[in-house]
Amino acid sequence: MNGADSEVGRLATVLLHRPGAELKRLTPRNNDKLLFDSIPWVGRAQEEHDAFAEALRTHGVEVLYVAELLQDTLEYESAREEIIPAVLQERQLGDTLAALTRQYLADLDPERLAHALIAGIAHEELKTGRGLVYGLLDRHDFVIDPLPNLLFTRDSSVWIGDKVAVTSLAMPARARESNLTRLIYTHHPRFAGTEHLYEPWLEHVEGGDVLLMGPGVIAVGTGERTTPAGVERLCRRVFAAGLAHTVLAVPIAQQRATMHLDTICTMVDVDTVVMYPPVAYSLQAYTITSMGDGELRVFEPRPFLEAAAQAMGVERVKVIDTGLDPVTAEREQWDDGNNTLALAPRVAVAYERNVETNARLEAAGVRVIRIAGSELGSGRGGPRCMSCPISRERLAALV
Ligand SMILES: NC(=[NH2+])NCCC[C@H](N)C(=O)O
Repeated sequence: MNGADSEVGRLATVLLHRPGAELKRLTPRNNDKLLFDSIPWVGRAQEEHDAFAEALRTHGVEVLYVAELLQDTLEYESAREEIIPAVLQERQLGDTLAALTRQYLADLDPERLAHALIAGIAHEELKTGRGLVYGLLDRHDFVIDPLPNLLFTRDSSVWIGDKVAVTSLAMPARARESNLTRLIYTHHPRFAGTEHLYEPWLEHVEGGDVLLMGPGVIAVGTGERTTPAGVERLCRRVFAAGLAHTVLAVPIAQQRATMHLDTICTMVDVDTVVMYPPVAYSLQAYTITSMGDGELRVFEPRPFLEAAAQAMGVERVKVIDTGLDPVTAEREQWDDGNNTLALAPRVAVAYERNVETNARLEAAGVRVIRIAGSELGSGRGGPRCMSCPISRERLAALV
């Protein structure tokens, strides 16, 4: 059954995106705007990604790929008719270029269309290009922007219970990603009947901020990406659907190093998190519950770990406080040491480079499956960011 009620129930199916041509579009002139810190060596990034996928398969996880699902989806005329107008930035392109681009896309077969929707269309690729806008478009500009951050499938959709929340991404460079995930979840037969809990046009919410702490309890980071208004809307939706009794809104610093809650905290067991030491005990949370009738009850902020323990009904949330010296901690946090992907309780995938953090995880009894990420990491995302769990064994069923 699709869906999840925790971060750690045995992972059955996951959605990944193998990086491809969209990464080859990155240049020193556009990488900041496209949210990459450097220019990755694409071939090596693909090898690293393949090894990541293989490690998941070895552990019994079914791996689905965005590009394949998208291509299947684009076999349906209704899906093509929906997505083509949605990706044209008409106000930027103007009527002439928009019409030419629409025709170009309409003529592509599903495989090529999927490719164009992900890798974008460069100026010189549009052989039919003409008119004022096309003429004045910089050679280095795109008619349709590439989506290099599609690699981080965590952010563009998140499964909560048996429903999928297609998110609303805050950065313009990523906004189109959730058009693609929404299209897949709406039209692909594999997801027929799936109810959507959230939509891309609502207030900003990104999946990297959403942590399913345990059945009925969801923590949502609010900072650079997810807005307080987004948390409020998500609360209403999950409460109305009976998917949670408590949401914890967790303010995080609005900066790149902590762009999502999962850059500083992920779960490695039903009651255990790995957390960045400088914030572990200072992070606060607003506990939010439902008053019925759509109204929310918002409690005064208190320490996140205390609020979480209370909501989860455990005495305390255990912290693998990596206990590192401040410089190592800061380096490993930046390199996504805190961004682990649990495959089951106490089994987690982590970047091999975070030597100290991994040693602390192991000392605490967590089995660490190490993957290389020298190139993958240049987009600032780790194993959790690069994966969207579609199905995890439910914890609620186990109690
Ligand atoms: N869940 C995450 N931490 N995702 C990381 C996303 C990184 C991506 N370059 C961005 O800036 O959006």
